Amino acid sequence: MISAYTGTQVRAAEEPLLAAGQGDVLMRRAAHGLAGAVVNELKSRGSRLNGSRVVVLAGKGNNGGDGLFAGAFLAGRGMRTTAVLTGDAAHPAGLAAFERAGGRVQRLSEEALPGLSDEAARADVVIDAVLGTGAKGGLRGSAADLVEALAGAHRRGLVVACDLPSGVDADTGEATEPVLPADLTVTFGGAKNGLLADPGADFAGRVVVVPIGIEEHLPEPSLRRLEDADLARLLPHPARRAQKYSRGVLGVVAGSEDYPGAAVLACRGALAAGVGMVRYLGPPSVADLVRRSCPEVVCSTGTVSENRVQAWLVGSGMGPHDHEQLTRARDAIASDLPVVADAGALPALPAMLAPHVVLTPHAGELASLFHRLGHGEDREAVEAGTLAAVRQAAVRTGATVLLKGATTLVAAPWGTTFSQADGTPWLATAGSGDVLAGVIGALLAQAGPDVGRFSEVGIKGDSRWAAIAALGAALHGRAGRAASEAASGGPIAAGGIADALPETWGKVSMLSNYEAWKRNSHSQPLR
Ligand SMILES: NC(=O)C1=CN([C@@H]2O[C@H](COP(=O)(O)OP(=O)(O)OC[C@H]3O[C@@H](n4cnc5c(N)ncnc54)[C@H](O)[C@@H]3O)[C@@H](O)[C@H]2O)[C@@H](O)CC1
Ligand SMILES: Nc1ncnc2c1ncn2[C@@H]1O[C@H](COP(=O)(O)OP(=O)(O)O)[C@@H](O)[C@H]1O
Ligand SMILES: [K+]
Repeated sequence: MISAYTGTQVRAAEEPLLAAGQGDVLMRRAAHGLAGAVVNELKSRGSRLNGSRVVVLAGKGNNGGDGLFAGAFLAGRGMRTTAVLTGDAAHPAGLAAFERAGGRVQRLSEEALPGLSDEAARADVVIDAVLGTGAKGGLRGSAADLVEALAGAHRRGLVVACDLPSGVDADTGEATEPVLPADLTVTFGGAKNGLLADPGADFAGRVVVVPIGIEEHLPEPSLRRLEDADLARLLPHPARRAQKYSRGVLGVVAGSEDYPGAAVLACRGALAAGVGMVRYLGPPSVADLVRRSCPEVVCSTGTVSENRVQAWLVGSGMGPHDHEQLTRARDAIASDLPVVADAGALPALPAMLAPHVVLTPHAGELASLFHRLGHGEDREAVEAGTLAAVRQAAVRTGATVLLKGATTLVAAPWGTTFSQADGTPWLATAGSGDVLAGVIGALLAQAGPDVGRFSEVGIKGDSRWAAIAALGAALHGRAGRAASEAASGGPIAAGGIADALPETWGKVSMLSNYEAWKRNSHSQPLR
């Protein structure tokens, strides 16, 4: 699990060490980690260190101090280092260490700007150490002009952000441009929220966390990301004496005369994600298509209450005039069973929901939801602050809310939030969201009363609904990536995501099978 924190949480964790006079030690650890990450990255790219050119953009605070100390370490490795001081001052000890190591110091001014931006554009490495967790707003003045010129420059070497890209808000992921997009962000003590939420994540590149000794003082994370080992623990496994009903039945209320394919794709997503059975409810013509495309699905008639299931999927491919389907969707939401409510069901929600209802809007659908709640946010506002938006939606609806995108965020009403970025931009294809709804529906149907596997990874109580949705997003993203890789990195169609899902699941669960094998390895094989 990757844990992320707000800037305030990290600064509070630093406090006891700062009070004990350990500030310099923390900064040296951070700078050492930053320099080491630069060296490793250059080596992995086959670039030589000796004689290569490094430009450190150093602000006047501690973030600039980290950059200057890192520059000193790199100068010690034979790299030609220049520090561009962007403010009217610089971290005194950092600057002294940098100069002692033989670094060259330039002050940024309007006159010097063209020459310095040219130099930075031609450097092998640029370290962005202008603003860190102490920033208020974005870059200003000539620092902003320099970064703007550099961001648009033709040739740039490796860009490494110190703690976070300057201009990205550590707490929210909001970005005040210009921001220099980094290839690598080296962040200290713990990841920052802003690196794991769009648009901040767009600028962060690969994120490396450097421990600096404050970790034991960190509180509960503000944001979490499930990794391989967590996914392996959270995936359900059928018991030896399982039968289809005990494994979970998902009821699917999706599709319409206009969008019959959505029903098929939702069912395919569910069938690929381990459910015992899928029951489909919808118009006869759509049911016919579902039967022909997925003979495994049982098509039923009647009302929601007449069909026994463990979870419902409602809304994919439904419009505002599909009255019969919308009635079923509302009944499912009122049923007390776990529900994933997608697309066409979102405009038909009751005012107050519960966390076992998982809403799956994209940014446009979330903006419409806010409008209906009397909150005038448009799509751009949601996209500019995805973390705040998803959390607010969860608070206002009482539901678990999954906001789709390049980074998918899932929030519970009390603030527990997951961020998954397992996919590929090829997932942005029609029907991809229907498959995701199917996958999450299948996982909800298999959830059962067992909360043990969730508490094993530190997820308590009703936060498991958010974890299940995050698990679904992770599987969907990875399956999409696997499907594209199988096509040598080429495009995928939505059905291909469902086709790739069982193998993705198998690879993830191999980890936990191995653990189980280790536990049972004392038993004798039968002869
Ligand atoms: N507290 C510590 O001892 C440690 C801090 N660390 C580093 O210190 C950073 C935080 O340092 P600071 O609190 O000094 O803050 P920053 O270095 O993020 O920047 C704050 C400085 O820039 C000015 N400033 C704020 N917003 C600005 C803007 N929009 N435009 C121009 N100037 C602006 C402030 O007046 C202040 O002088 C972290 O991100 C991390 O890199 C690490 O070295 C680890 C230890
Ligand atoms: N740029 C991207 N990178 C990775 N995943 C993406 C990107 N854009 C969209 N996705 C994912 O693709 C899916 C698209 O869902 P959605 O917008 O509902 O599509 P549709 O309505 O056409 O089915 C979501 O799971 C989303 O997270
Ligand atoms: K920075």
